[in-house]
Amino acid sequence: MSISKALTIAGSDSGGGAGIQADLKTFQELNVYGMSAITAITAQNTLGVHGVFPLTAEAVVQQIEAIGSDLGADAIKTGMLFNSEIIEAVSEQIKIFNWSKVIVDPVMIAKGGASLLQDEAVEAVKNHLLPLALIVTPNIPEAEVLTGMKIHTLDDRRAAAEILHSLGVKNVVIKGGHVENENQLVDLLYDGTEFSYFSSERIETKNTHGTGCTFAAAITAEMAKGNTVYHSVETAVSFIQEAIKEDLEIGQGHGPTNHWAYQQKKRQSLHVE
Ligand SMILES: Nc1ncnc2c1ncn2[C@@H]1O[C@H](COP(=O)(O)OP(=O)(O)OP(=O)(O)O)[C@@H](O)[C@H]1O
Ligand SMILES: Cc1ncc(CO)c(N)n1
Repeated sequence: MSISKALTIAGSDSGGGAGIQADLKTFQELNVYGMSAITAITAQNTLGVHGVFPLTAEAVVQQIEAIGSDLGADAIKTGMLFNSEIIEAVSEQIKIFNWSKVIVDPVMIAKGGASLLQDEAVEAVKNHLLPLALIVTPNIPEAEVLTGMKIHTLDDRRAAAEILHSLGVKNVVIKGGHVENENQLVDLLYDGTEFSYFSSERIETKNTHGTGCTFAAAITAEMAKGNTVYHSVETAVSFIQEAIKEDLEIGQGHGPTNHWAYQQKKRQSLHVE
């Protein structure tokens, strides 16, 4: 049996809904063997981020080396990288191991407002990481920071995607979760030539902790299995929609999504047929 493997390089969310924990749960649900290199430990729950403890770049490098020199990885996802030392070290490792399926989720700010990326590190993301990336998945505020432009309309989003593509990343997905007052949310994919649009009904819920991590992890898992970028984004949209629809009412604040909902629905539809 051939086993597809994915590595997440990201922060730990003690609450289990975002970060490394969301990534590993998503890889598992999509039948991909998950591995992790932790960049920072957060003390976090559904109410917010209560503490951030970054690891040294050396600790991050050793974890990646341990994986790269033995298990190998078919696709890599980066999430919270926190500072420019870690970003530069991770970029160097991606080059050393010649990893090409690199999915960059440019995590900057948690939903409660806590900073997960130092301001000075934005340039390092643009200069070191994006040129190595196959796919970048910013939400609208992250795309604004990376491009320096304000995004209000779909035209603005297309323009931002073109700017991001010019930084060297081959495919740009600008997520629509942050668009207000609209019933349809649109995630946009730009491959340097064509724009594709993935539209979903907005689900009314406060339990959206970790949606971005889960979405990018699902793309990574599908890429690890050898699927196309388009197919991987399409599956990730379905995965996150089910996970938000069947949200988990746990914790007192913004609860996590349901990482097993997508497979559960698939199993149920098989039983019905
Ligand atoms: N209320 C919602 N209803 C339906 N889909 C949603 C909703 N909120 C987010 N999504 C979808 O979830 C995915 C993640 O989008 P979003 O813009 O929320 O990411 P994010 O802000 O990076 O998340 P986070 O930083 O909290 O992890 C996208 O596919 C988006 O369309
Ligand atoms: C560790 C971590 N990574 C990413 C996010 C963004 O959702 C978060 N809240 N926590």
